[in-house]
Amino acid sequence: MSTHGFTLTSLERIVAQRAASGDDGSYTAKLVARGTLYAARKLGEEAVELVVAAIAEDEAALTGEAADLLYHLLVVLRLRDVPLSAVLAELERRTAQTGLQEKASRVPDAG
Ligand SMILES: N=c1c2ncn([C@@H]3O[C@H](COP(=O)(O)OP(=O)(O)OP(=O)(O)O)[C@@H](O)[C@H]3O)c2ncn1[C@@H]1O[C@H](COP(=O)(O)O)[C@@H](O)[C@H]1O
Repeated sequence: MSTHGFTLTSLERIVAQRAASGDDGSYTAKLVARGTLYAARKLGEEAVELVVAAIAEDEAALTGEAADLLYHLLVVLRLRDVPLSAVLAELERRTAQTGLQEKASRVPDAG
């Protein structure tokens, strides 16, 4: 496996550039032009496809669907002006406690 230092931050940069390009040949630009509702719906579809691949125990499909999901997540974050660094900072903050401790610290749902 070779990633040559490619990270989600690298992809975030590409997504930002393509989103701003208005290029007819860019899927990212097309997605962004259709707005958050459409892009978020695509993200949901990709999540469902990932769940199907996970249940099917098909590692190749799961890898592809995970890539689709992460790409679409970055597009939605871009549309809502949430930098990946904010998500990573939140994940880093959570490393201070276990998942169950974090769950217990959440404000309970009203009603
Ligand atoms: N990582 C991705 C990536 N992953 C998935 N996809 C696209 O996401 C789409 C999802 O497929 P679907 O079948 O669900 O959707 P679709 O039927 O093609 O689209 P709709 O007509 O339903 O909207 C496909 O068109 C994929 O090509 C991606 N498109 C772009 N990237 C990255 O973004 C970069 C810039 O891409 P452009 O913006 O197209 O230049 C690329 O070089 C890649 O690095």
